[in-house]
Amino acid sequence: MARSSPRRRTVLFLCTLSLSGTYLCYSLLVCCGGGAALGPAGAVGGGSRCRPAPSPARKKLLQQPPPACPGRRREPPAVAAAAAAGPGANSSGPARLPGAKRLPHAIIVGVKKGGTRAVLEFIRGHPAVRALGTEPHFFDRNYQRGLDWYRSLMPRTLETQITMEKTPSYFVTKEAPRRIFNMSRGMKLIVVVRNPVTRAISDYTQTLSKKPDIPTFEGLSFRNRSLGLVDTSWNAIRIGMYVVHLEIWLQYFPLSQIHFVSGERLITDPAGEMGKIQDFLGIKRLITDKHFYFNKTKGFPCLKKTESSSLPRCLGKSKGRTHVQIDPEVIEQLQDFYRPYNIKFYETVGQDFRWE
Ligand SMILES: Nc1ncnc2c1ncn2[C@@H]1O[C@H](COP(=O)(O)OS(=O)(=O)O)[C@@H](OP(=O)(O)O)[C@H]1O
Repeated sequence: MARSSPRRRTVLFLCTLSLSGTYLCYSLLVCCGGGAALGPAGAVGGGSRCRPAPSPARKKLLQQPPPACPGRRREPPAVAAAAAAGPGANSSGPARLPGAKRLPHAIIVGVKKGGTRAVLEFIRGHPAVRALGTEPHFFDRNYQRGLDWYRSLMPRTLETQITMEKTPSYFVTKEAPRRIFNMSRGMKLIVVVRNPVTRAISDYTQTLSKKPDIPTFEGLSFRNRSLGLVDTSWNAIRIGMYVVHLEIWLQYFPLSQIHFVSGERLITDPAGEMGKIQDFLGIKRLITDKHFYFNKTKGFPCLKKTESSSLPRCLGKSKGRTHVQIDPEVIEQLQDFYRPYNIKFYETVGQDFRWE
């Protein structure tokens, strides 16, 4: 065999080197190429995308199973594009502001007049939680605006913080469970429930305060009162048929991802209910009985201080108002109407709310 010259050997060596380099780059690209589509470690919301393993600190805070990539129904282009874009966090904007806007990790989805504002105001006092103060109504009225719009409304959060919002009408919006699932199947859902009769009266009291000319509560509640025929098409009645709405949510989310708060106990024992909510969110129990005092004038528990101020604060005038007087017989008829729904609801969620 002829011996190769030193010049040939050098050329051969350089060729081998360049081939190895190309292969190394290619391997790195194949291995990490998906990274661009992944959210930042710890971003739970932000579309039904596969997530990288959260950092240990984040894991401790959220204790949430990482969502797998679910099969999706078709979404409006804006929603689909934002979900495909991946990152739950949007750190565009002034570079110096800390944190990023992220899609929610937990949502208070209902129920109207259940005590949703109280839960939101109490939980946002926790350092690991940041919440949107207004109701975005994204999954019912504003869905066409897309996920980028929704995210842009959110407060900035650090990676270790939970983003929350509340919109009580989601609970009775048929499309909401599917839409939320499509955004994040790992979403934590909170539902504040209250005796459906008291809830209906509270709802009616609110409507009456805005439209004093509406018919009476009795008139709206029944199709035929003497026959005991309740008008289930009236929203104030329909919302309280909790189990009917819950069944749709359960087609998408397991019960372990839904936490039910007793609207009644939220008033008599706010720290107890908040303790359970913090456990559900996987955050330390920092909101305790030290945070509340009972305000005799208001007749409700209030906060000793808030997220933004060290002064005591009660909820506004529209929360905890005096209800319209209703004939006790009407109340009894409605209790009878709701009984089977309530029982089925207790059985489904495995909790007795004692509304009888
Ligand atoms: N701490 C405290 N302070 C004031 N109000 C409290 C509180 N905790 C629970 N609640 C009850 O919350 C009821 C209003 O419920 P929501 O906040 O869900 O109403 S809304 O759907 O957002 O309009 C409201 O209903 P009404 O009593 O009928 O006004 C209250 O009973």
